[in-house]
Amino acid sequence: MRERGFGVRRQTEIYTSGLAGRRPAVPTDPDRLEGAARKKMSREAFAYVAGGAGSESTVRANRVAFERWRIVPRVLRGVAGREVSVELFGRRLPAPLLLAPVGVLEAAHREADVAVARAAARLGVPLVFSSQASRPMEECAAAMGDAPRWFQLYWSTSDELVESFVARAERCGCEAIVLTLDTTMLGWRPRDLDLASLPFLRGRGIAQYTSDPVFRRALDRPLPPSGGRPAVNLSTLRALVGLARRYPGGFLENLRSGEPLAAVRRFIATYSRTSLRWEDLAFLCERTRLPVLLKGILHPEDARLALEHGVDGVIVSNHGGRQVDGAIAALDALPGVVEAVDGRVPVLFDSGVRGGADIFKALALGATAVCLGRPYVYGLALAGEKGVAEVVENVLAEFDLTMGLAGCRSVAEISRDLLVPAPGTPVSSPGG
Ligand SMILES: Cc1cc2nc3c(=O)[nH]c(=O)nc-3n(C[C@H](O)[C@H](O)[C@H](O)COP(=O)(O)O)c2cc1C
Ligand SMILES: O=C(O)C(=O)c1ccccc1
Repeated sequence: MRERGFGVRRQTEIYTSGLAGRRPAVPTDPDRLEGAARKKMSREAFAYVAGGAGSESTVRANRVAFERWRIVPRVLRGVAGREVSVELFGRRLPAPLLLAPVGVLEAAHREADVAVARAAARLGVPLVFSSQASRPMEECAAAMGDAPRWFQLYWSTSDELVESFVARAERCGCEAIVLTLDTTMLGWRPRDLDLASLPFLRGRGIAQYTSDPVFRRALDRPLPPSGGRPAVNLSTLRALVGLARRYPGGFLENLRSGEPLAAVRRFIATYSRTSLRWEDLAFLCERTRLPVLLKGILHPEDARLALEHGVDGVIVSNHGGRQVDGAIAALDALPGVVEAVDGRVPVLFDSGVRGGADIFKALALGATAVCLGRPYVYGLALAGEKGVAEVVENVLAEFDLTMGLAGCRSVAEISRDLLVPAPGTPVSSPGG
C-alpha cells in the first residue's frame, strides 16, 4: 500500500508485509544494518565508508549529540492524515530528506550511483550527485526521469572545469548546487592509511572527471611542474594494475581515457582548490541560475558570511566526522547556525542521522531538511537499488510515526518545545 504517491512504508504496510512473510532485504536497526554491511563489503571498502578522521571522536560525538536530546510527545492533537512533505526551492518533496552526496559508491556495489539514483527516483527523494561519483551524472540523471536531483561540487583548481561541471549539472536537470567546503583536503583517516586503500586513488571515484570534456582535454597536456606532483607511488601503481585485473569492465569503463594513471594523476592535481576564499563565491553564483548551498558550515559566523555573500542555503555538516577529528558534533552546531541564519534561507543538516527520530530532533532544532549518508550506502552494499530504497523507506516510516506519536500532523508542527535535554547531560549552546 502506498500513500500519496510515495513509498513510505506505513505501519499498516509493515504489518501486511510481516503477515505475508516477506523478509526485508536489509536489517531495520541501524547498528545491525552497519554490521551486516561490514560482513558483505571488502575490508577496504567498509573502512573507507565507516571510517572517520583521527580517533573518530567526532564520528561518535555526532551520535552522542542526538542521544542528549529527548522528545516530549503531546497527545490528543488529531494526528490522522499526517503530511510529511515539505517544499524546498519551489519543489514539493515527499519528506524533509535528501540523499547526501557520497563518493566512490563503486566500493559498495557494482551498480554504484545508478542503483542509488533509481531508488531515489522511485521514492521521489532528491539525490545529491557527488563530484566523486563512480558514474557520470548524465547516466544517473537518465535513470531518474524527472525526479529531483542536485549536484555537489568540489571546487577544482581549474575554473574551466568548475564551469563545465556546473553546466553539465544544469543540463542534467539538477535543481541546486551544493558546494562542499570542509574537504579542501582529505582528512587524516587512519583506517584508510593503514590499509593503504584510499579508493579514489585507484580510479574508482573519478567518473565525473573522466567523463568531462574539459578534464579529458587536459589529459593531453603535461601536468604543471609544481603543485601537480601526484602522490602516486609504486604501491598505488600496483593497486591500479591489480584492480584493472579484478574488475576489467568497471574499472576501464570509468577511465575511458585509456590512460588510467594519467587520469588519476590529473584528478589529484585538479580536484581541489585549497586557496578558495569567500570572494571566490561570486564566480560560482554568477555562472548558475540554480540555488547555491554551502555544505560544511559549523560556525555561526560562517553562516552570517554565507548570507552576506548571497548564497541560497547552508548545510550544517562535519562530513560525518571524516575531516576534523575533535570537531563539534554537527547537531551541537545546528542551533547556533539556525539563530544566525534567522529564517532567511533553508538550513539543511547531516552527520549522524540514522533514523526517523533523528530527523525529528534535527527539525525541532531548526533544520529545514536533513541528508542521509552512510545508512543508504550500507543498504546499497547489501542489496543494491532495493537495499537503498528499503533503508530510506524505513527511515521515513519511523519519521512519520515519530511525528504522529509526538502529536504533530505536519512537519511545520515540529517545534523546539517538543525537545528537552536528557537529564544529567548538559547541552552546550556552541557559538550561539
Ligand atoms: C564514503 C563517503 C563518501 C563521501 N563523499 C562525499 C562527497 O563526495 N562529497 C560530499 O560533499 N560529501 C561526501 N561525504 C559526506 C556526506 O555527504 C555526509 O556529509 C556524511 O556522510 C554525513 O555523515 P553520516 O553518513 O555519518 O550521517 C561522504 C561520506 C561518506 C561516508
Ligand atoms: O571521502 C570523502 O568523504 C570525500 O568526500 C572524498 C573527497 C575526495 C575524494 C574522494 C572522496
